[in-house]
Amino acid sequence: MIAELDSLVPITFMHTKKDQLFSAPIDKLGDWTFDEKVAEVFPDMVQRSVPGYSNIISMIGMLADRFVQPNSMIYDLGCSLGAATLAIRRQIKQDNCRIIAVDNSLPMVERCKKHIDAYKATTPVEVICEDICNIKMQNASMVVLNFTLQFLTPDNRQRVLNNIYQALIPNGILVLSEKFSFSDRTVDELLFNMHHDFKRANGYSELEISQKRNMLENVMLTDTIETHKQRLNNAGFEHVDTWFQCFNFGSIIAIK
Ligand SMILES: C[S@@+](CC[C@H](N)C(=O)[O-])C[C@H]1O[C@@H](n2cnc3c(N)ncnc32)[C@H](O)[C@@H]1O
Ligand SMILES: O=C(O)C(=O)C[C@]1(C(=O)O)C=C[C@@H](O)C=C1
Repeated sequence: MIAELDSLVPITFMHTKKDQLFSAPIDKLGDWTFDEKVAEVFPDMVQRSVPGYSNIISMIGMLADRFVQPNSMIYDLGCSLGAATLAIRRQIKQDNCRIIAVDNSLPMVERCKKHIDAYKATTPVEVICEDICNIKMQNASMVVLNFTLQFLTPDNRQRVLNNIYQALIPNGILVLSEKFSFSDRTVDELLFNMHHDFKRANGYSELEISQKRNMLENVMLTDTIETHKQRLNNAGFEHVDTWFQCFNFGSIIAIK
């Protein structure tokens, strides 16, 4: 089943370098940024760090097959190297659609453009280097926030969700994937620790895990599933639920 789904998506990025960014001790750990070094190893990093990542990407393609409407726009917000965009574009059978992929990291955007150009398809893709808080969206049948909202300030999170709701057409869908926290402390600790087990099993050392965690601490603030659902309801969405979860990572759909 999973192998079949994986074959739906071209995650075979051109240069997949192993993530060893944090394998040696770093003197001054700054805040996390999606810089050149991260962009270079991102396919390996995200695959070994996010439980269920490739399944979520494949299934975003399946959701595109169901939800993308003719003559509409698709937005991939925080697109990184374009994995979700590629999965969506492969599945679109509708005429006159356009995908807008947005990221505010120039190293990501430059690589993303190369990945998009490496595959032939009819649906045009525009890759834009911009903060997702500043972009104007309209006539959207599908919007993807695949592990992006967690990097925004809480105020901006609600603002972006409001904009997305306004931009969606009837029966349009938002896919919101995030790292979650849990209000039950026992569950929160268990799923947090199991995520670290997952990273260890994927070859990360204790040093790599702890240095990356310190760098992410101030810039990636996680919310509970309840908080996400409340924000989506506040934005106007009535049909909201979790469709995927593995440990403390998961994905929510919100339909207009
Ligand atoms: C974890 S990655 C997303 C992974 C990607 N969506 C995928 O499916 O492979 C988060 C991305 O969001 C981008 N990002 C973070 N904050 C942003 C913002 N305010 N505007 C645009 N992009 C942002 C980062 O540059 C990074 O590439
Ligand atoms: O918590 C972690 O260790 C993570 O790596 C999470 C996470 C994410 O969820 O976006 C953070 C940064 C990287 O881009 C990949 C994954």
